[in-house]
Amino acid sequence: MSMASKSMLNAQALARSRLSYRCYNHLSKIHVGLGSTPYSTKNSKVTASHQAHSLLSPCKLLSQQKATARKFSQRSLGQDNLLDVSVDSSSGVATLKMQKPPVNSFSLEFLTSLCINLDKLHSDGCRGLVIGSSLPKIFSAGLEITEMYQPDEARLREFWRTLQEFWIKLYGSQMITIAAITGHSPAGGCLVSMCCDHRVMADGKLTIGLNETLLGIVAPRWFSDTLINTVGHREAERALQLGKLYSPQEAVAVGLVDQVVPLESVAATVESTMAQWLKIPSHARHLSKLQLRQPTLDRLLHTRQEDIDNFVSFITKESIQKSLGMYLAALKQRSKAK
Ligand SMILES: CCCCCCCCCCC/C=C/C(=O)SCCNC(=O)CCNC(=O)[C@H](O)C(C)(C)COP(=O)(O)OP(=O)(O)OC[C@H]1O[C@@H](n2cnc3c(N)ncnc32)[C@H](O)[C@@H]1OP(=O)(O)O
Repeated sequence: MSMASKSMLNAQALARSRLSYRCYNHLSKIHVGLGSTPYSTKNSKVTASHQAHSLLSPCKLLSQQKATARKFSQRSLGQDNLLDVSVDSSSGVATLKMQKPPVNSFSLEFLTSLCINLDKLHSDGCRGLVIGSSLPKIFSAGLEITEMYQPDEARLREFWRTLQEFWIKLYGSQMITIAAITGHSPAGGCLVSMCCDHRVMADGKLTIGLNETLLGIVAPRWFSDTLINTVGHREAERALQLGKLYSPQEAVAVGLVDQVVPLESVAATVESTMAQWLKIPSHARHLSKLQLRQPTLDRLLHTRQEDIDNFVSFITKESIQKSLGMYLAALKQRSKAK
């Protein structure tokens, strides 16, 4: 494919992604306006159509949104392509399962969808959120490497801005957040797990950690801050430099995860942990969380544009592109050899 057509495709994807975000904003207003009751059915599916498939005129868009909002207020929307979100009406606990085969890698569209859902669940007054995966043996392989390899700069900037957005929303979330780590969780996957208040990991041949150095790249400051806040400074120093991928037993030993249980017990363990956390007065719990996390959040909030500029300038260096290209090729080779 020529560079020009790649650029065109990227621009179209970016426009779609922006549009889907705008659609959601309208949609949530309409939803509230209709006076629908959150949690109207037990375990109702709560999914938004995150991928706008075509660029519609404003009128058509609005009528489509209204129709969608009507459906939403009654019961639910259909299955989202990338996420499976359900809410338990009695407890107000949402379960968000990532389902982006083959490895739940975070592309721009996927991150946008995650942001939209976090906002939605928060505005619906959900008290708890379980983040898990529908894919066997995979929590998330982290960032979609092809977003960073031979990128279109405008899309690359949007990609990083959306990742920042997702991290800010999740790390400071008012909801009780629990990660159900039933599969591998390298790099960005580990970051998402660390943003949660509690991590339950399945035992077995799985790994978790910030392995960026193995790709020849550097985890940015807010990734390493999140790790330091989770495992402490000394362990983070070692882990970041070595790009350490921990086994579940190693991870629990250093506090990277809180519990390791057999795969079949993950759901029950998450449920009983959530029940414990739900007993704590919500306001006091959230303020306590923010007391500890706000300085870390502020550090990025005060430097977002600079962080995007640093990321773009770093990733587009020839030497970094070469490392990413080699890493991608090795991944593909390994996958083909299976
Ligand atoms: C000076 C300071 C400035 C700082 C500026 C910032 C610098 C940049 C910071 C960037 C931070 C980056 C964060 C990241 O998250 S990078 C991504 C890191 N992820 C990984 O290394 C994981 C790679 N994947 C794996 O190890 C395995 O896939 C995994 C263990 C997760 C699963 O193994 P499994 O055997 O089940 O699956 P396969 O390996 O066969 O993979 C299946 C297909 O998926 C493709 N794949 C895998 N991971 C990714 C990915 N992250 N992105 C894109 N594609 C991925 C893989 O190639 C296979 O594809 P094919 O079937 O087509 O071959």
